[in-house]
Amino acid sequence: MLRLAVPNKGALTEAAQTILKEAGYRARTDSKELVVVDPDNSCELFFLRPKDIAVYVGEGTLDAGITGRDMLRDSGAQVEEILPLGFGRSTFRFAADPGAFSSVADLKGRRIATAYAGLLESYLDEQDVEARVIKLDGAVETAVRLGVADAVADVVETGTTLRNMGLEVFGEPIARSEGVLIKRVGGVETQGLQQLVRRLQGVLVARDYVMMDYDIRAERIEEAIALTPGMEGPTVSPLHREGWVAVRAMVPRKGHQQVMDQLWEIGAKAILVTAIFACRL
Ligand SMILES: Nc1ncnc2c1ncn2[C@@H]1O[C@H](COP(=O)(O)OP(=O)(O)OP(=O)(O)O)[C@@H](O)[C@H]1O
Ligand SMILES: O=P(O)(O)OC[C@H]1O[C@H](OP(=O)(O)OP(=O)(O)O)[C@H](O)[C@@H]1O
Ligand SMILES: [Mg+2]
Repeated sequence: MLRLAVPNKGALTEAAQTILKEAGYRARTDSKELVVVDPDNSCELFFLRPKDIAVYVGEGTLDAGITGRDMLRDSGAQVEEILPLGFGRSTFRFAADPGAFSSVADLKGRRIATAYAGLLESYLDEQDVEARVIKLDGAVETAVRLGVADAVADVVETGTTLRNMGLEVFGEPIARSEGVLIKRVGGVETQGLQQLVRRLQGVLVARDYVMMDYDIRAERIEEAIALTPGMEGPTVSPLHREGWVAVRAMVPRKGHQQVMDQLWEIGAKAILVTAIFACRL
């Protein structure tokens, strides 16, 4: 039985549940449910706070989990990333009143508020900057206005929260994060976990690619294949109309309209694009 930790609150929750559902696992029907048993997939889903997930997985209590890369680094738990999941992207940055500081070196001896003390302290160590870390739980951006800190180190996605508090980022990003699948360092990859990874990879590919079909004159096939090389190579089948072939290939979703334009330029006809619902490569 695969025991998997899933965020029960916060920015990763919806996307984590969606990707698991698309990968064929049972979704929870009530946000108050903390454990869901999925007998069809020999899996138990534990809904936990995103910050605690690395701890449970690191202790070996659960086989794998979905959390943010920043949270796993903050935890210091013995966990490693197996698969980046492409959602919940954010950066972790310093911010303060405009013009107050320009780099991490300026923070020597200052107070920095954060909800990610582990991540911040290891960065300050790396940069050889001694500062006082003020540990807060959330809404960290308010700490400067209330005089509790001189700067903050916090998650930034759109920057709206910072702007609303009149703060500006400075210095290099401390970390770049996204949702990731994690397991314990040295933990065994059971069959259940390998299956989960393959299924999630399939969902990610299905999201990033489309299926493209078109007809083209046989003498232009090499040019067409250069535009749509597919995975192992496109499927090319004869058409009833002599001198023409039908081509089918997976194409990156991003830029597929440009590929259609280029195919049209070399004489392709009946160019069809369809979404991929699921795949296993
Ligand atoms: N606005 C956002 N957009 C994208 N990702 C975000 C955003 N805020 C947080 N994250 C990411 O989501 C993960 C979980 O953070 P989140 O803020 O949801 O957890 P939390 O602070 O423990 O929960 P809560 O905010 O509900 O108390 C982190 O990896 C973080 O980088
Ligand atoms: O750059 P933005 O798009 O504004 O997003 C970043 C904000 O989102 C998160 O807050 P959350 O809603 O999780 O509240 P919290 O600070 O209480 O954790 C994060 O801690 C930032 O405050
Ligand atoms: Mg938060």
